[in-house]
Amino acid sequence: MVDKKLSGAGLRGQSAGDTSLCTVGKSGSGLTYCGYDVADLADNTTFEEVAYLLFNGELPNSAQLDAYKIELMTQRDLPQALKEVLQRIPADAHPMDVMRTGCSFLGNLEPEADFSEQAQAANRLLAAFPAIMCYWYRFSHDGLEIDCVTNEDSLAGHFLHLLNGKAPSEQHRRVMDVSLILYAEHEFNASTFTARVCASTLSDMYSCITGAIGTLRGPLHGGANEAAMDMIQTFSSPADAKIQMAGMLERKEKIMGFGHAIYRTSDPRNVIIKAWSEKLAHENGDTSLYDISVACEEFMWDTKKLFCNADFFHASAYHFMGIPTKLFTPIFVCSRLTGWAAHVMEQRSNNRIIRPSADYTGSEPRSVKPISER
Ligand SMILES: CC(=O)SCCNC(=O)CCNC(=O)[C@H](O)C(C)(C)COP(=O)(O)OP(=O)(O)OC[C@H]1O[C@@H](n2cnc3c(N)ncnc32)[C@H](O)[C@@H]1OP(=O)(O)O
Ligand SMILES: O=C([O-])CC(=O)C(=O)O
Repeated sequence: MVDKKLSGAGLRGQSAGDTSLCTVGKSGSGLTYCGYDVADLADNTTFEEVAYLLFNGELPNSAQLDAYKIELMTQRDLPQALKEVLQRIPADAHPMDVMRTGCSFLGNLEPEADFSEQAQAANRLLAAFPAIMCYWYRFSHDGLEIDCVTNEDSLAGHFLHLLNGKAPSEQHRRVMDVSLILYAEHEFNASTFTARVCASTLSDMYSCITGAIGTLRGPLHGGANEAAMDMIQTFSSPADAKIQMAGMLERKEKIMGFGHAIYRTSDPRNVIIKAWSEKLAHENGDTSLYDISVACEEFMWDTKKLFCNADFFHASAYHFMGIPTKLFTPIFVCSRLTGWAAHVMEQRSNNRIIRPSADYTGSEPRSVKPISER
């Protein structure tokens, strides 16, 4: 058995290109979008403003924001052919597979004919993703063919309204909006890098986003929020959480929602979503799951100096809003689409095909023996 070679593995610490969209682990809280600190954006903007920022490089003024919101609102409905495809996907499918198929199928119906349509394609996906997720979910789980259009003027409100069939509370709208802001962009993470590699071949927007969804699905990346939820639900109390986590570490299991490839001591998104999780727990009148989550955080820091990443307190926050666990990562898709699409556009604006080299570790040159001698 060869020892695992970590140094340099996973391209860690190597620059793979330029971006003007985001910094991770640099100054301020450590995360900025187009120069704005993520905490500032979470406090003072809405997700639609952040989407506009990522696509245009500047925050919108009121007239620009109003026009952008109307543009998105008018593109929310799904074509009948896509609804029929979604109806055929079984209830036990993983919703990330539904998102991947929904994105890819929409690309068949409304292809990006050339790059002049890139913003249109990105906005169409942004507007349609909540309906792709909720139309399938409500049809496969409740037997309902929901109306994919609501009068909610934000994507956050629209998603919650589609999911529950009624207008959400202001508090839930705001928490979802903040969550979408926090998840929107994160430099050259694995799914964004996938999108950029695909873009670098001059492929279309739908292919880039479909590939990115597949990459986000894994539990080491976006899938960690639902994996974290599955884990904390098995803990009966803060003390039990500590005992069970000790066992997991002993068995060398990965604890989902902890650690990060770039951040070393904290993830700036955690403090923000953690505060909302606490507020929601109090609003619901039951803080037990929040208390367990805090115990996990303390234990991991005390024993391994590992900290919560963006995904950990998203689990309890989404749970407190009544969102089914398996929809957690698809919500991440609805948000990160903005970062992915912005990176596709940036890659296209100064493109060279992404094609790194490998260090060869295989056999010395040899000749093929006739099959009878092998
Ligand atoms: C939105 C996001 O995508 S944030 C990331 C979401 N992913 C998760 O929460 C999954 C759990 N976390 C992890 O698996 C990792 O921390 C990653 C994938 C995020 C980063 O991986 P790396 O860059 O290799 O981490 P790093 O170099 O800091 O860690 C090295 C060692 O620390 C330990 N470690 C890191 N994270 C964890 C964890 N969550 N649980 C247990 N041990 C861990 C491991 O021993 C790891 O070495 P090994 O995998 O070779 O055994
Ligand atoms: O940057 C990463 O590697 C993962 C991450 O936190 C994100 O994509 O939001």
